[in-house]
Amino acid sequence: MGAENRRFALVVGRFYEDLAEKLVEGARAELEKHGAETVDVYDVPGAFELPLAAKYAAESGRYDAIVALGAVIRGETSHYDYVCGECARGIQQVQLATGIPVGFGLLTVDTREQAEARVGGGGKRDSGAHAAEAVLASLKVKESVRQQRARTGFAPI
Ligand SMILES: Nc1c(NC[C@H](O)[C@H](O)[C@H](O)CO)[nH]c(=O)[nH]c1=O
Ligand SMILES: CC(=O)[C@@H](O)COP(=O)(O)O
Repeated sequence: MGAENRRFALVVGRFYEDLAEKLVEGARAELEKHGAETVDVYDVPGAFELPLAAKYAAESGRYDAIVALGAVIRGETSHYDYVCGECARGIQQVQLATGIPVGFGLLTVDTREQAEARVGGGGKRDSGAHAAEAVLASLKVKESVRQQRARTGFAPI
């Protein structure tokens, strides 16, 4: 699905600024490749704040989809588990509650090297781009269901 005439918000946890920026680059490139009209960026301190930022953007009525981006690197304590878990849970809650797709572009890794390998640039993965791809796919499903309902009055099971 193209993203023509579509508006997107990137909500970005800036705890690791260099990693965050690479994730933003990957997500933005993917959305613009598909013709996105708007890609707005909203920064928060870390992953724990991403769900609330996504909620603000989703409820604004301005965006067709949102991509949440950030990186959590495990430390010595259980803090990692809470940050990652609450971020994932919160993001899922926002998209299910609002019907606005929210891509999960959060790196949850044990080492910086693992993170570096997942931010594009020829590494293992471009998690920012993948999260953007995911919301485009969700928007395609949403549009298909809408069209089916318009044609038949019923959405496919
Ligand atoms: N350790 C990491 C954090 N921790 C900060 C929290 O996300 C949050 O901003 C703080 O607890 C204040 O509410 N955040 C990351 O994004 N990545 C980390 O590795
Ligand atoms: C993932 C984190 O919150 C982490 O940076 C915290 O480090 P630590 O568990 O060593 O306090």
